[in-house]
Amino acid sequence: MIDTSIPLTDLHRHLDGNIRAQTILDLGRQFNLSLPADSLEALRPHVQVVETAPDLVSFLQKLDWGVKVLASLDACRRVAWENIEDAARNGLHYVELRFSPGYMAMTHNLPVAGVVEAVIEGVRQGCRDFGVEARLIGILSRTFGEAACEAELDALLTHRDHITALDLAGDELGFPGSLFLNHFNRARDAGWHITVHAGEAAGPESIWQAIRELGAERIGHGVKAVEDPALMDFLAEHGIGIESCLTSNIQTSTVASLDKHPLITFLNKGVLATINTDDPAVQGIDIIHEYTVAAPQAGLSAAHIRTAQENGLKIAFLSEAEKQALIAKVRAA
Ligand SMILES: O=c1[nH]cnc2c1ncn2[C@@H]1O[C@H](CO)[C@@H](O)[C@H]1O
Ligand SMILES: [Zn+2]
Repeated sequence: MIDTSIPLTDLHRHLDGNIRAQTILDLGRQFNLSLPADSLEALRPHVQVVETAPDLVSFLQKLDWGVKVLASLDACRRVAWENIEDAARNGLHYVELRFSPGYMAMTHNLPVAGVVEAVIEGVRQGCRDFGVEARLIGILSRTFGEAACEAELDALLTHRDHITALDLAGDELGFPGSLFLNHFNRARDAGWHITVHAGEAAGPESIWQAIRELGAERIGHGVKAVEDPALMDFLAEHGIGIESCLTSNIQTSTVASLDKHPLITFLNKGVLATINTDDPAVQGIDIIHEYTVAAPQAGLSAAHIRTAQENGLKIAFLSEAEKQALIAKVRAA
């Protein structure tokens, strides 16, 4: 169900939600940290979702062990590099990796701008080693409040030329987008693209807010848009992309089951919706699973899936010339 003759993209993947269990174990040993288990099998349930979480915030706790072992900038560089290796192994031609440097720096008090630099370096080296094309999206972790997000933004802006876009993630219900107007004004002034996690835990008003007040050109998840016909029309008319993450939405209890997922409705209404992973290591899935198992279970036909794959390149944060170059590269391979 994946067309290998056109670019395969993943536009919504948290680098810090995709830290391998084996790497958590390795780094725990390297830094002599106490982990909840010392074998891969015993550690897995602590770092991977084994059953549906009751809500988003409970799901997000599963990411914590991954960042707790980031005790040095080298460790950050390593997980960034491994993210590109994972992308290459999955046959991805292009990946947008998002990360929250404040969240990654938090446990061991790492310099936040240093984390940004380490991630940039790890990704750059990975792209050289594996021939994958990648861009970086900075995340403000709303869960830690406005001031922490400001420090996070400052660190990201230190390396503004290596960052493509800004995102807002974390606890959507507890920390609405309206708290972050200044942050996103600064991001747009820096010339960054904007994508926002919205309409995942909160309703369609959160998506309207992200578009109108934060300047979102794309929406992460956007599940609740289906509740608002005017919003659906607006998304289609203005080419606002939707980054769907099927398995993630089940695991966070955002959607009850795949056959109720709105992705098919987005595609039928002409919304530029895409198939992405979110936090693959935490979810125990990869992009191949999302295309070949989850998407058919969500009712998508082969034609829907192909449209979603094409939409990935359409809404990618790349210039027209970069998109054409990627198409040519895949065709020639
Ligand atoms: O599915 C999600 N919805 C909302 N926020 C998320 C999701 N997955 C990860 N994060 C958040 O992104 C940052 C790390 O990149 C963290 O703030 C984490 O809680
Ligand atoms: Zn996400």
